[in-house]
Amino acid sequence: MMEKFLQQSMDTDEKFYRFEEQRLKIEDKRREAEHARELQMLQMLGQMLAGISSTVSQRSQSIPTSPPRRANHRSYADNFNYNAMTATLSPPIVIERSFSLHRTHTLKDMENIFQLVRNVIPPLTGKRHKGQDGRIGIVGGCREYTGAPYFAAITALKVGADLSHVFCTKDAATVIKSYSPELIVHPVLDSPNAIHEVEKWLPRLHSVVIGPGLGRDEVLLETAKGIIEKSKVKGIPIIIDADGLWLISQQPSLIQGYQRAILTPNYMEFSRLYEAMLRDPVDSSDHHGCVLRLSQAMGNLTVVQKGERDLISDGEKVLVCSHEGSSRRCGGQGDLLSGSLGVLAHWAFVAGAEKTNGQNPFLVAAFGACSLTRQSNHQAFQKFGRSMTASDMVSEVGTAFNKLFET
Ligand SMILES: NC(=O)C1=CN([C@@H]2O[C@H](COP(=O)(O)OP(=O)(O)OC[C@H]3O[C@@H](n4cnc5c(N)ncnc54)[C@H](O)[C@@H]3O)[C@@H](O)[C@H]2O)[C@@H](O)CC1
Ligand SMILES: Nc1ncnc2c1ncn2[C@@H]1O[C@H](COP(=O)(O)OP(=O)(O)OP(=O)(O)O)[C@@H](O)[C@H]1O
Repeated sequence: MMEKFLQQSMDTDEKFYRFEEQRLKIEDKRREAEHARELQMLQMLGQMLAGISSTVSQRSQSIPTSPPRRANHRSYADNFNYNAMTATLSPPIVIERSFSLHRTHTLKDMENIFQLVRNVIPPLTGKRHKGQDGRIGIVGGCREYTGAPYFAAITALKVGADLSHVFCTKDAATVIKSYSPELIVHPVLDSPNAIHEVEKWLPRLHSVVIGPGLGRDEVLLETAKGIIEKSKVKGIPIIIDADGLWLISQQPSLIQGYQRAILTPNYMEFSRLYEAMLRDPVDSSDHHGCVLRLSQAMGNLTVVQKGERDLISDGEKVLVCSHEGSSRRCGGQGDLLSGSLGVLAHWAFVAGAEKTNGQNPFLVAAFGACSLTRQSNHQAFQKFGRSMTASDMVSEVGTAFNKLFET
């Protein structure tokens, strides 16, 4: 009797999620069409203004021209082929953009790439309903680490996602909930059917961030592996950070060639991955070459090497973000980066190459997230100096975002 009841309730759930999935797809299509209409109107308005104002026309000349491309350059609008293994180890052409607020000669470049980030940010209008501007999933949080998934998830909300889900272990869930009533917390990662428990939410998510505070327990890593596989099948953008990168350095084929993935290694994580893939130590005299080679070896997915300067590569180009941060390196800063990237990657992916002037949308998203993290760090450091912590940075995300992208 009980079994029958449970089966019926599972069937009802299943039906509900199928229906929800269809509804969300229709909703997303409608939103894309609306977005395209808005863009068209903006372009028409821009053309009209350009016709009547010489100042505007001079400005429009500073919109970035498409950079030279390799012969095998892919169009990011229509050619994200995650099954394609595109790794080629031939010497690449490096197109570098280096941005620092302190060097006047780079101000134009910086403005150009910031403009591309602004282009992918959905405008705030009264017509949207909850969920349309981003439903982000964070997979991580265990007995030892509850702060990391919190920082990532709350940052996603502060950047502008509507809903932020955390999938963590039972131990971690109550703690994370107590930090913030805004987060939706699922205590499922250590349940016997954990992969299925997360999988049923995937149709509702626009992107997933795997790794903050996940830990290195074999069972949890195996669950993370299953979630990555299910997310790939659904074509969801995946950001892999922290212990998620530990997993990838053990099993690179898990994500290799999936070009909707972004890896965000810090210094140690980068060295581990590089050695696992290239069978060589990192060449400290050639950071650009290393990040390019790692991306290529991974099948041209986006790699963000965090550090004094963040190097962002898709195996064809390297963007450099040296936006001013601070000298304070408190734990949790990387979690702000991965959470904000979860949102920006989704926005950029939906906006497509049309809005990024032909650039890989994930490069643009990564540049946006790096700048935002560094700006939040800068602002928090101005206020708190050495006592600054990741929570202080979270409080700065809103004003940092406005300063960079909405002025
Ligand atoms: N409040 C929290 O809950 C936080 C949790 N975090 C989580 O903590 C977990 C572990 O991440 P970590 O980046 O700390 O990882 P590690 O434990 O690998 O590294 C910790 C630090 O130890 C040093 N280190 C690591 N390996 C070393 C080696 N072989 N030789 C010399 N030094 C070495 C490095 O300075 C590194 O930053 C992740 O799940 C991460 O998300 C962090 O995000 C920080 C904040
Ligand atoms: N030396 C530095 N100078 C300026 N900014 C830095 C420096 N090192 C890292 N950052 C910035 O700090 C952010 C987080 O990088 P970090 O290397 O601290 O990540 P992480 O170790 O993964 O963080 P977490 O503590 O969350 O695990 C990135 O946005 C990066 O730009």
